[in-house]
Amino acid sequence: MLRIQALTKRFGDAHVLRGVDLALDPGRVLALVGPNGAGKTTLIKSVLGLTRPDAGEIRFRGEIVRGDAYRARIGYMPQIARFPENLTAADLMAMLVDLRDAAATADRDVELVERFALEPHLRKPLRTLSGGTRQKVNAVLAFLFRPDLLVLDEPTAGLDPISSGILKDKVLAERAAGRSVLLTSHIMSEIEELADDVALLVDGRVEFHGRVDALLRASGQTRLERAVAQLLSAQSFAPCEAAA
Ligand SMILES: Nc1ncnc2c1ncn2[C@@H]1O[C@H](COP(=O)(O)OP(=O)(O)OP(=O)(O)O)[C@@H](O)[C@H]1O
Repeated sequence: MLRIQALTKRFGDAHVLRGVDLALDPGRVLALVGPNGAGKTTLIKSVLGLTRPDAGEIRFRGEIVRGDAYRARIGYMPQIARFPENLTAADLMAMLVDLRDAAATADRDVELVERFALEPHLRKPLRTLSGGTRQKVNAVLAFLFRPDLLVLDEPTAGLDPISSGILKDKVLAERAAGRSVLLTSHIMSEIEELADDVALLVDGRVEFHGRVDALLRASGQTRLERAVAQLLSAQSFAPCEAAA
């Protein structure tokens, strides 16, 4: 579904991505973890075409990404949703539908509107909604067109425990339906629940990429939080493993 090779990105003197290789297959969830500033959001934005890498290759469904068309097959939930404040969620959904061709939008997934009980909020200006409710709107938009790939940047941040559970159930349902999910999170228990594979990004380099259970085994730990902390504090990292 997604293949990233030798991806490099600098912002001025800062070398933010230093030759990143990653792969994500259909029906799998890959969690991108790493310290603040490691380059996770920059990597995600590169996949989405929102940041232009300096070198390297990103392939989506076998094709090198170029132009905008491929993004119609990707659902994105950004870390912080910036909405046109005077619009309502209903306006925003209608605009997104208008921007797409009719065939692609006929089969919409609005399950989360019901699960999150968002109906009463759909016609209020987005600026009047609470942070968590805006985050739920954000989630609805990401899943709306049944994308092949979901890119979720800290998706449960700001959600209450019940809503967070609803979103996690949705991610698992999409995985079961054969979709791929690339997510970032600093909550290791959440990654244990959701992810098949984990990629540890440190200072723009992938220091581990493999199955969550392989990382636990290699570290001798039972919890991912401990395993990642152990890797981060080690002088030398374990060699990268191919995802299964
Ligand atoms: N547009 C930009 N211009 C200059 N520097 C940037 C830009 N975007 C990101 N950076 C820098 O790139 C580095 C990586 O940032 P990025 O947001 O990708 O990290 P992250 O791993 O997502 O961090 P966090 O866990 O805190 O969200 C940081 O040092 C950041 O300051």
